[in-house]
Amino acid sequence: MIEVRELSKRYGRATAVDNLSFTVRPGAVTGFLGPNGAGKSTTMRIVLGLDAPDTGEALVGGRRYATLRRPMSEVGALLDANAVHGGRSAYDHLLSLALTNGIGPARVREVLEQVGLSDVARKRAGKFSLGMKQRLGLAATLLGDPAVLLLDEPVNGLDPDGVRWIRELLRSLAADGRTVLVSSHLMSEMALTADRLIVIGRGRLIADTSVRELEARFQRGVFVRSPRALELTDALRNAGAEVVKESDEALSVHGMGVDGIGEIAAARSIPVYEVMPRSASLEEAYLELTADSVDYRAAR
Ligand SMILES: Nc1ncnc2c1ncn2[C@@H]1O[C@H](COP(=O)(O)OP(=O)(O)OP(=O)(O)O)[C@@H](O)[C@H]1O
Repeated sequence: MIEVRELSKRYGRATAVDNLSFTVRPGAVTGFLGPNGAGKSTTMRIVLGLDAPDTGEALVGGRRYATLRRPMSEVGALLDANAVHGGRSAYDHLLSLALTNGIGPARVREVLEQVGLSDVARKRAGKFSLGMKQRLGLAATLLGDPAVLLLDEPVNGLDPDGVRWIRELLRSLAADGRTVLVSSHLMSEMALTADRLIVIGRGRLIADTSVRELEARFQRGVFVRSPRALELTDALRNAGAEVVKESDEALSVHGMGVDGIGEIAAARSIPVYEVMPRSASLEEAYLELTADSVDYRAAR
């Protein structure tokens, strides 16, 4: 579990994180979203004890990072995939990390296998593509078999196969009961990977929600098609729904879900050909949520 409580951080006159509170629970992938400069990296650095907050605190498993006895076995973090010693082989890079944390070489081979780098383990990491460096960074993250994982933009630089692989890896790590926090500025990616979403803008919390709740919140009514649309309109209105006629057969219904519409139609034996909830895509929902928090926007 990760707990962020009333966290604030300024750099000079810029407020990076502004009284931010949220909890990331185990057993789910939680997407950490926000436009550029929203404060995601700063928050992650504070959770990892790499930066000190001005006020508030961040706890991992109920404790501050600095007080964890075996940090690598409790938290795995991938902040910058390029942070490897280019002259070392992938194996040596991981081995040096492992040995300084009381982890043996067998585990190094295991994580290399897990991220698909076994065949290039003896190659210099400096020669790796960004995608391979991301895999190596993930291997380092997994070395201590930690219960909490924090990953900053892990799909950057990965090809579609790599993106799918990382998505499945994160989901399986969460299914094992781990706490997984993944930052991204791509809602489309998070919609496929995450169960929960924490959205921030200008350092403040905008939404702390499940993907499903967000979809429901941005629902745009229900599309209904029936050959007896007029009759159905009366029945739905009598039951309190708002109904807009779209064509002779098609209606847009607001204030009532698909179940209610189905029951009313069935009770009157009105045939219905289509009943479809219309929601904004999560991408649209995200843009709407963060519209006031974007610093730089292209003219339209
Ligand atoms: N070390 C620093 N010194 C000065 N300002 C900083 C520093 N780190 C972050 N900032 C500022 O704090 C704000 C939040 O930055 P942060 O990198 O945390 O955002 P982010 O959500 O991770 O953005 P991105 O998606 O662009 O990586 C920005 O305005 C940034 O310029």
